[in-house]
Amino acid sequence: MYVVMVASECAPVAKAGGLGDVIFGLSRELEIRGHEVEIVLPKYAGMRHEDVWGLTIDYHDLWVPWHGDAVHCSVWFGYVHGRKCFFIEPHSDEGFFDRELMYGYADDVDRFTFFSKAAMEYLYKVGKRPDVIHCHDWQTGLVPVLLYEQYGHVMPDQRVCYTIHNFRHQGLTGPKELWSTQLGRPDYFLDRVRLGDDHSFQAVNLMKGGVVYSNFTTTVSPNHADEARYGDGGDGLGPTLSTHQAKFGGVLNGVDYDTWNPEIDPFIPERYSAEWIDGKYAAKRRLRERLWMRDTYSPIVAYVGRLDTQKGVHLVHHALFYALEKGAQFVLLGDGLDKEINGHFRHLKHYLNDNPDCHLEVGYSEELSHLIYAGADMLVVPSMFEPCGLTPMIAMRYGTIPVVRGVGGMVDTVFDRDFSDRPDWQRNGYVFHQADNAAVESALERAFGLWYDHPGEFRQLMLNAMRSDYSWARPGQDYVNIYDHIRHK
Ligand SMILES: Nc1ncnc2c1ncn2[C@@H]1O[C@H](COP(=O)(O)OP(=O)(O)O[C@H]2O[C@H](CO)[C@@H](O)[C@H](O)[C@H]2O)[C@@H](O)[C@H]1O
Repeated sequence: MYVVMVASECAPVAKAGGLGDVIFGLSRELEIRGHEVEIVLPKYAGMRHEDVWGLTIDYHDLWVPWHGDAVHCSVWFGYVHGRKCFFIEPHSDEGFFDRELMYGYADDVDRFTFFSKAAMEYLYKVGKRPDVIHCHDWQTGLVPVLLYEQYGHVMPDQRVCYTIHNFRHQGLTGPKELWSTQLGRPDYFLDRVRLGDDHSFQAVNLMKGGVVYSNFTTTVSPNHADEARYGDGGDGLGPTLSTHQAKFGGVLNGVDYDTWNPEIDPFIPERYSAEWIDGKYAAKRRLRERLWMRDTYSPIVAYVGRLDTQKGVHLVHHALFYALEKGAQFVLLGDGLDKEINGHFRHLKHYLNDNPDCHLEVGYSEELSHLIYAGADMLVVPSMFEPCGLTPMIAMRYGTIPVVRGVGGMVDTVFDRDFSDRPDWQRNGYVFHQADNAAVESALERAFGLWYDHPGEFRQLMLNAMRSDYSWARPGQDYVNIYDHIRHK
């Protein structure tokens, strides 16, 4: 099968969070299974050029229709750790991708609407006719709309799988984007059976367009699929998902064990595995050295992730002080687009600067994240909602015990040591349910208790976590089944 991924991220060349991991990991898995995969991305000025091999211009003169005119683009090709990636570079006055960050600009909707249009125009012009186009999140929700409304006559056999990684951001905009992409016809598209938002009058909802027009829509865990359809996890899209229930489902993400694996990880001091775990203690020592923390007999609790209300940052804050109060150490690596939240953690960093038991790194570092996953004892993930939650899955591979709130995909992956109904060998972490300080404390207290008083049992829990299998093998097969299903309909 020939699959083209159209996405705003791909790890590690252009990664802001978990979406990037999924694009890379799923593409790799599909290739291992013998399918041909190409990835179409924006050419961000700030992308990590050192992760692209052989970057050259593949197509010089792509003219993308835009606002009754056309924008000149170049399309670059390069390998990202073996994956075939095409980068679209528009030469327009707006400098859509010629900026420091990937997201966070007032014209984000314009930028990614343009990208969706450019990706379709590129496929059309160069004659690429994939069996399946797989697009992701609001940024590329317009891709199936454009395919069926504009390119259908030249690409009649192409099918679209659309994956939602985060319902919180749906790409709400005015009818302007209908004109810029030359879809026009606001009365037709603003109808609620198409792109018309159910809650904001006269608003175009790009994510809704993705759901309505795709041949199949997934979100990134079975539990979150239920939350989105039956609860408020769909942020208003629940009724649309119910209308399209026959083509909606949850597929749990995988973790790319070629990237996240203590047996081969180049960023940790000694390799280790469930059979030979001593290297984990070397990583703990290295982490303390690197972050100027003292060497003491205590567990290290970590947080790695975007700093966003989604992640329960008020509970991260509380977990930090609770851990310190209990004699544990705390490490944080995170950044985000919200100036207030970033500012709060910068302020905390300053306040705790001389404390030898904690370190806060407000920024982004792929390399440091590996050392933290390996060197910490526990990873706290107190999210308000979490469609999948890759960080606990990654942590488990490194024998770091997840302490998570039981929401979204974390219900499908983390099983409480004390209260799960799973057999003992499948229990791999701690789960709490309420979104308050007492709930976080109770879970951390149980984890600390085991670490201090029953180290042998804590070690067993680590081994259970390391042996939990969250590779791409199963989800890879699930996506192949979905692709097959929509191709033959
Ligand atoms: N400051 C930093 N420095 C270095 N690395 C950092 C970092 N901040 C985050 N990361 C990395 O980014 C990834 C984040 O994974 P998450 O599952 O938390 O995804 P996220 O919430 O971004 O995306 C959404 O998409 C993913 C994928 O579908 C879902 O798992 C998730 O629930 C949903 O919210 C991990 O690889 C983590 O190590």
